[in-house]
Amino acid sequence: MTMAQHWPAEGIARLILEGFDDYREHFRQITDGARERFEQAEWQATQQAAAERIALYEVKVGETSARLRATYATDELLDVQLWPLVKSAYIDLIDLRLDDELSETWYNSVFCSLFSHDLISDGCMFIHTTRPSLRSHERPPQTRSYRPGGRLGAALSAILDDYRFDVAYDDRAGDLERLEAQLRESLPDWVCKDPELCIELFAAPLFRNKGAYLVGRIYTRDEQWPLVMPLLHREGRGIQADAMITDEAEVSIIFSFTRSYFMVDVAVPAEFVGFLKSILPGKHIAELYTSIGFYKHGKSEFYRALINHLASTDDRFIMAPGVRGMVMSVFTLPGFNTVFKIIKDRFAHAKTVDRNTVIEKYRLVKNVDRVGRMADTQEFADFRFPKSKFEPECLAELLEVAPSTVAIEGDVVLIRHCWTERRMTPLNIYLESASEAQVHEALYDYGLAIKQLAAANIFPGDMLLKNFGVTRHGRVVFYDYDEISYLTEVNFRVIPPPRYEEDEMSAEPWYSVAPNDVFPEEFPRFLFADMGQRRLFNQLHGDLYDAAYWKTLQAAIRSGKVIDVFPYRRQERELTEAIQ
Ligand SMILES: Nc1ncnc2c1ncn2[C@@H]1O[C@H](COP(=O)(O)OP(=O)(O)OP(=O)(O)O)[C@@H](O)[C@H]1O
Repeated sequence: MTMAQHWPAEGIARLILEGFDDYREHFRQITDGARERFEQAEWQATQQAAAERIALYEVKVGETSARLRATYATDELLDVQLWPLVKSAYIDLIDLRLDDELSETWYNSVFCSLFSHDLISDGCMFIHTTRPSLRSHERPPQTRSYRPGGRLGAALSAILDDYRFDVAYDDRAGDLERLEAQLRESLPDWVCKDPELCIELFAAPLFRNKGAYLVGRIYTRDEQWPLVMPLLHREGRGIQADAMITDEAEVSIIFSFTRSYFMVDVAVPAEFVGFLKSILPGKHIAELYTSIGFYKHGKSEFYRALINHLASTDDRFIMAPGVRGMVMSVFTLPGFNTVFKIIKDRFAHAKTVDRNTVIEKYRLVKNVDRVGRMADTQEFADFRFPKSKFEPECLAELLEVAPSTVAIEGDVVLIRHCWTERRMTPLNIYLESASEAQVHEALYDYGLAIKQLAAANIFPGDMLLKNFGVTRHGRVVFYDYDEISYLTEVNFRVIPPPRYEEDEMSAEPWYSVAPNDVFPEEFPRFLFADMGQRRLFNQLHGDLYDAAYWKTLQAAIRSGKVIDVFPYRRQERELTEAIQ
């Protein structure tokens, strides 16, 4: 008997890949349904599909591991010596695939679900990829090109003809006029007239919430601009081509880590990500994979970038600047745009949540529409970093507040569980050194964030300034999830009038307060110590102090309305898709 026959490496590799095919097939089915959901305006189903597609990965990894366990004897399957052979058999199987890089991540997930994370090594799995780097040049990407030759209107008209849906455009002529005007306003005149000007759009639209987005670029011989054209389905009216977005920052915000993942039919993910990267060079490919639903692969790419950063720089972990959390301990690398969040062993007295609830709330945020106002997180188990990569004070603090999560193993620090999240400037710190105009803008956006979260049925619970961050694009985003709840679970109340004069003097409330009760009238005092900021916020968003404001939103949500928050500036109805 030869070694190859004796060892079941090839069979295991095949089973892992069959599991991947099954996952990909289901992923495709959910994704392909996006067009019809958009055309039928099935917004509840759209939200369910998004959550289902996120959950799909773990479900299918679980099924694949179960199948492996059922097929092979445990001592055979869990013989770590075997796995380098499994890996090489797997490489042979994936070489010709169009999604080979994703299949490596899949293999890693299955490996980690079978083994404890202690056995992670490049010999047994794909810590480093064996794939060539992005191969966008190998085949022409699946795009459509338009050459206006000075006639922008005609090119836009051809675009709307090519991207058609079961539902007609509501006001095609009006849309074309507006889009052309927007384009002429945002691009220099000579560009609009350039006979070589080309508009290139990815052939499939990207669907998310109530929108379909055409994504591509506009370029001349020397210059290029990203281009996003959001198409909205206005129920009862039809499709509206809403805008031409060519500003790189605005396009970047559309692909933000604070949004749900797009549904888009891509045959070759690396190619599509390569195309996006050419439009948005500032975005890391980890984020781009994540933005189209391949968040596990995004995690792999993130991890590779992280170990590469640690290996090639002297950067060391420090505690994140700002007020220390009562529940979470947060650390960061100054040169790497990410925070690492771990759950403390003991919470401050003011907190009533427990560890499992915290985990549940973070997972909830991953599954809901984050409406551009909550940061996405990636959950990691068993990170290992060299001890020398920690500033001693940082390591001492982590060991003190979370000894069950952080442990020293010789020269290595083991982090048993953590979330990573984009680093922002905590809003309280931002305001300390902001100009008057910046304070105005940040407080306006802070109130807008609270309103948009509420419209998406999220109540942050703890709305203090320190729980929000400011992104590099100046957007205010919420990041402290341990007290969030669905808006519809909160009981908004008006403070009852005092019965006697003594009531008013009393330090204790004269009325009973249930755990879910919230009194919006109290917000100004809670949120702002600075009187100037308190007054300003009152002018900008005073309606948030009124229980009736919140109850109206609750009623709309309870009646089944799904509210979309636009990821870009609009001329009409800036805030949210109105509650129709
Ligand atoms: N994404 C981030 N970017 C920058 N700093 C962050 C980020 N997330 C958290 N921090 C910093 O870490 C601190 C604690 O984080 P977080 O608010 O998530 O913890 P917490 O324990 O839930 O807080 P709280 O005590 O308000 O409940 C924040 O106040 C902020 O200073």
